[in-house]
Amino acid sequence: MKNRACKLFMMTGNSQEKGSTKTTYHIVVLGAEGVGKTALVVRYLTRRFLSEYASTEESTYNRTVNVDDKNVQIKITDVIGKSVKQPSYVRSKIQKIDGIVVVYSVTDRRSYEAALNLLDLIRLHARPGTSTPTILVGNKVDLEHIREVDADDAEKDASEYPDCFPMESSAATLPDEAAVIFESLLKKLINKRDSLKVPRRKVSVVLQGSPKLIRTHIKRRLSMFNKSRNGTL
Ligand SMILES: Nc1nc2c(ncn2[C@@H]2O[C@H](COP(=O)(O)OP(=O)(O)OP(=O)(O)O)[C@@H](O)[C@H]2O)c(=O)[nH]1
Repeated sequence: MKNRACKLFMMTGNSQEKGSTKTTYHIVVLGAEGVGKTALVVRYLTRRFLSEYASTEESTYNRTVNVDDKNVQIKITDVIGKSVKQPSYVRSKIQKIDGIVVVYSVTDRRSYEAALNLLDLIRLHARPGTSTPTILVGNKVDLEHIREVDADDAEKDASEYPDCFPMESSAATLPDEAAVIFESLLKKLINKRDSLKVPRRKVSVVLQGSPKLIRTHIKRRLSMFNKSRNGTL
């Protein structure tokens, strides 16, 4: 299990805070092995950077976070890099998900290609006419001297995918970047959910009672309607 102590700390966090909404935003973090997925999630949730993680299985963290002065429930699933090589596994992870973070290391071209493959899979499995907001994150920018992936290339490639936005970060040296990434995504998810809220139509008459009573009621209304129509002819 990825850093068991850290996981326990995060899972017992402040998920019961007062004033939180009931809506939960579920985010999944995907990417090749060793790109810094856990480091980014841990940085966001605890502001700490732990240089070593023992990773053998995925972890899910439930927390309440504050975005734009609103408390929102989030659930972050940190998937281990080995598993993302299996398309069926990835497909199962991206179903019923609100947002996705796809991470690669700017020092590792292969991890970038793996990230683009993941974006292909996400696009392929999206329901027709829908897309899941996704952030493509180039991590480890502190290792600029061994960079293999250009920020411009990532920006251009990300624009080929629906609802996909590129960002760069260093979980190691830029403590605020992880928060910027997750909060940008959460803002998109909140806006998306708000825009989908359709006001309920008012039902003007509610018929109650036995079927016989309802039939009588409808007949009476119909005869009243016919009378008023005939009266106007
Ligand atoms: N220099 C540097 N190292 C980083 C950064 N982020 C993570 N690391 C290191 O990269 C290694 C892998 O980090 P993880 O967070 O375990 O990577 P992961 O993507 O979760 O890996 P898997 O669980 O194997 O999929 C660790 O040694 C981290 O300390 C970063 O921004 N800069």
